Amino acid sequence: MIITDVSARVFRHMTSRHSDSAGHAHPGPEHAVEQAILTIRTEDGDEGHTFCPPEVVRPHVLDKFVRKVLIGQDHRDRERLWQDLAHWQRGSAAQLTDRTLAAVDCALWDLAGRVLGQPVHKLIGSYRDAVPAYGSIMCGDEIEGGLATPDDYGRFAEKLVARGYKGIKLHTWMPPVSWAPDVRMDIRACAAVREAVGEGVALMLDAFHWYTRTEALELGRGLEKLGFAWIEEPLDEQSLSSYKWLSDNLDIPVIGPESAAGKHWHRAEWIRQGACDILRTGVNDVGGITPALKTMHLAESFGMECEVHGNTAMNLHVAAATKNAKWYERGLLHPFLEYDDGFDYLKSLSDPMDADGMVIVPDRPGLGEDIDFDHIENFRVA
Ligand SMILES: O=C(O)[C@H](O)[C@@H](O)[C@@H](O)C(=O)NO
Ligand SMILES: [Mg+2]
Repeated sequence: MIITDVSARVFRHMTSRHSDSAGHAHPGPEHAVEQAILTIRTEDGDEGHTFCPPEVVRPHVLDKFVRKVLIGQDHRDRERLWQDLAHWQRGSAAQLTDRTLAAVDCALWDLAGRVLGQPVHKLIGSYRDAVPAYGSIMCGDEIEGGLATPDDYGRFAEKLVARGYKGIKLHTWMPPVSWAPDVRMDIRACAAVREAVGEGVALMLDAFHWYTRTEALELGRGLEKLGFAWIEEPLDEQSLSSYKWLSDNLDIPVIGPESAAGKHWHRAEWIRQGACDILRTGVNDVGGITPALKTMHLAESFGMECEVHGNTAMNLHVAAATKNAKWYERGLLHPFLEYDDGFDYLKSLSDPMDADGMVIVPDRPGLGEDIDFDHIENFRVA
């Protein structure tokens, strides 16, 4: 039970996903990228793992913070270890981020599941073994036949419905696309998707994150006419009062915050200030499964849904263990990418989806990621 080692291995894997200058993903030529696997090991030889960007678990962070908190501790004490690590953030010169807390917390949950032979959502106390997915489409681009026009979005949405998705979220055009952002083009893309899929499919928009209040109001009113389920991140989430203003002036539910710092504490303030109608959490956004569950339960106490940001096993287990998440965000998707191909360092998908749009939580222990350790060793770089 006692933690004796914390290590990170960096390895290469192939992907056709590229990040633009704003950090949004788009398809491109297949290329090698580096990924880290964080491993927490106990005196009994048990191990828990999670994947994260290498910089999140770089030697300085593991030496200066993570090992100081974890080594010699009972791995089962996840709440105390999370609190202790979180308290190191204030004096860390911004070097200990919520992403590191998330990686450590997820590896501890994976460890507990592997020791007990149970999936994480069953350890938490599960609500369901399958979660409805919405297809989360990548940001728009200027690629011919990709996501360059409203009709491109409409055609792709038809394919997603044929695949089984019962919900679709658009991310529309943002810089560095030359003419973006453009509210009217956003509305045209949303109208093309509604036209393509009909009334029975839930639609959501995750917009350019830095519109003004009046632009966001125009966008939200356009979505109301199209029967969209929510509007997401049209304003800078650092301005809580702007979201309160928008929520007060729109009928369509406003969801958030996704990217704002402050974990569940700040999300409590969004509820208290009336800045959103649907709350949002995400394992990477709030610092782990442990605080993501706190956020889910916070929202439930106010009669609110809380939607989980992002794909991967860690977010799937949070959605499976809670009643007030309506969806699992499966993506990001693009006409030129085959999401179901997965990753070359996993032997199978962590979020397989059936023809009815239901993501089945793998029955494997821990986070349930089917890790190809041979790949990690064969392509290890550090
Ligand atoms: O801003 C991004 O990187 C993407 O929009 C990403 O976070 C996407 O997963 C999202 O916002 N989902 O809601
Ligand atoms: Mg979003």
